[in-house]
Amino acid sequence: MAIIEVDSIVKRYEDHTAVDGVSLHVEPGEIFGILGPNGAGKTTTVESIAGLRVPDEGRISVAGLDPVRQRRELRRILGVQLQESKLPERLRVAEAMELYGSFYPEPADWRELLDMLNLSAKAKTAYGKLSGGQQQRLSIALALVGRPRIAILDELTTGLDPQARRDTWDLVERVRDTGVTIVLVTHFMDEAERLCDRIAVIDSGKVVAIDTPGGLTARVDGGQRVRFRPSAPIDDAELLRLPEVTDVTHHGTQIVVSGDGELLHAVTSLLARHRIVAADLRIEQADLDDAFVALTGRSLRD
Ligand SMILES: Nc1ncnc2c1ncn2[C@@H]1O[C@H](COP(=O)(O)OP(=O)(O)OP(=O)(O)O)[C@@H](O)[C@H]1O
Repeated sequence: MAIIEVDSIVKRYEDHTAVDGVSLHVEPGEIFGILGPNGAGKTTTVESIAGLRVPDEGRISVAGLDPVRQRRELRRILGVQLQESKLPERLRVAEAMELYGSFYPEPADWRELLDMLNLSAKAKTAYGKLSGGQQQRLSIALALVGRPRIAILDELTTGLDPQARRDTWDLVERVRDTGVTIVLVTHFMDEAERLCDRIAVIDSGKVVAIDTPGGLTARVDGGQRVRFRPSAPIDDAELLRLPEVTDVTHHGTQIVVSGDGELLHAVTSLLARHRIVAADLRIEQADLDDAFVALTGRSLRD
């Protein structure tokens, strides 16, 4: 049974409809991604789940609780790491952990949490003296100090360098392995692809698809590409007659064959029949950005 149920929520800011009928269900123990461009309505959606914003229409249930009417009960089971949450500059790491822990009846051992987040050496350091990555890790620690069943993480790797991003991803996976359900808001495809079990793609306040990363990329027509240099010329028309092939393009001496299904097998079998050797052969799969283009008509990178 779903642990989070969002049914047809609508949120308007004056005359602008930021969230326009979003529905999604999150299963216990999964990392559920909410992926979309800036301004798509991701933060409004997750802050509604956390009871921090009140939708104008629709219904939300989190572990059977109404986030608005039962916000106090919800706070005991939900940890939130909000976009760009800032702490007072002089507050020390250990003090922040003590303070946040004091909000909960049975807080986690914050020393263990700092250890898990690789922040033990910084326990006495003031928030303002931490690096961006350390501040992000602390915000995750604070989201977890109440031993939540569900954690909402909003844009948690924005502004981090590549190594800090990868470390944060490892950490999110470790948190999930402890049984916490995670809702991850991101506009990074690589992050969504790497971490999420399922992803809701949101654009202009609407869900355009919910699927696994593989399921989303499989929706792209011609989602596979085989790239090679043939040892002898090959007739495009013959390649295009293969049912798996949707397109053939030439780039200098290189041929790129796009298609679906058992594309590699079909192409290499044809080459073998003509005794043509494929040098520098590479296989490329559609990624989430291709899926986003297929779903919305534009790139998330723009
Ligand atoms: N409090 C508010 N008052 C007025 N407009 C708002 C408010 N909060 C958000 N919006 C607008 O609603 C839309 C959706 O915002 P939201 O923050 O939910 O999107 P988002 O997908 O999280 O984007 P981002 O990644 O930029 O935060 C945007 O156009 C935003 O400008």
